[in-house]
Amino acid sequence: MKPYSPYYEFDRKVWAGLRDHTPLPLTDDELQELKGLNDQVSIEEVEEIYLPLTRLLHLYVKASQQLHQMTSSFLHNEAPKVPYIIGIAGSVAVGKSTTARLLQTLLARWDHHRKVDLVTTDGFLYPNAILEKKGIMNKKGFPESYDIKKLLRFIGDVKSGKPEVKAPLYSHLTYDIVEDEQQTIHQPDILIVEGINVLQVNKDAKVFVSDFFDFSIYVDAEEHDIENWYIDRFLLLRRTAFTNRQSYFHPRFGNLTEQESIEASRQIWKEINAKNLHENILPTKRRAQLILTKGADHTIQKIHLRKL
Ligand SMILES: Nc1ncnc2c1ncn2[C@@H]1O[C@H](COP(=O)(O)OP(=O)(O)O)[C@@H](O)[C@H]1O
Ligand SMILES: CC(C)(COP(=O)(O)O)[C@@H](O)C(=O)NCCC(=O)O
Repeated sequence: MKPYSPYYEFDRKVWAGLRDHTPLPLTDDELQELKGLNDQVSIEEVEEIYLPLTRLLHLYVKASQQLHQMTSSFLHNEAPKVPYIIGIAGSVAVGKSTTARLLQTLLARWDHHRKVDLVTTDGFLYPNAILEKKGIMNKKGFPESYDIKKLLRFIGDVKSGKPEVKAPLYSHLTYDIVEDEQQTIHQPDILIVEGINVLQVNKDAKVFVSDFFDFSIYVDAEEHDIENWYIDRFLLLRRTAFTNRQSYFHPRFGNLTEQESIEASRQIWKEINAKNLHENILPTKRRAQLILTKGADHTIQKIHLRKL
């Protein structure tokens, strides 16, 4: 007999079968928009994995909105607008941003929740000047590199229905916080919060980011695949963003050969991101309500959905 698991497990084929219940077909324009998010994501992936997933999330959001209405009618209050918050966690370079943007676009197609905003926790990293002062520039992405109080304040304000809440922004080009720009959130129906740290807990804190989540997803893959994706992304940036003089990496890696770049990125992966994965990210996996496990070609091969 199989040991008890708190998750329902689906392979790709069984999960894809659930798309029969997805009523909304994709229009050509929508397909083009989705392609624009990441031209390597295939239409099969959208139809077989993401459409059933957005259908499930739609049901959860609707149920949560109904629950809020019932509470309001019990209290004889007008129902306040409370955003449904979805957290997306996983390693650096596992594909969180791609998954988050796909979900944002697809979830916004339903009438019950047209307004879907996306925030990444990169914006809550301390600026490089502070990381340098603290001597933790080589710990970017580790729990101590984030202004967690600021992140908790932000997410608490959004959840309590504040009409306008601002989030700081991070630039992968300058490798630093953008000082003079912010993202403004105006009472969305759904807020997606994506970042390596969103399911982390701290024994000294009373409140965690995930306390504000209505649903959480962990994007998972074999470590050597993630390392390869990190190196591929680094090589792509070397051909594109690193050629820009504003890029943090331009003076450091702009003149490296392809082989030297592979070695440099492998080193960063090993010394920073893989270490962070083992110490701080992987331990949060089983806190997620849904785990998406990708194969070497980025396609999702296994889906685990929490029973409770
Ligand atoms: N579903 C996908 N299909 C193909 N490539 C993908 C997919 N998801 C991510 N990638 C690629 O993998 C790399 C890491 O993805 P990204 O979304 O930037 O990860 P993260 O936000 O977790 O750091 C990028 O080069 C991205 O283009
Ligand atoms: C800013 C990040 C922690 C965020 O991770 P991501 O959103 O790319 O998954 C990461 O991209 C990073 O900068 N890590 C530090 C080591 C490095 O330069 O890769």
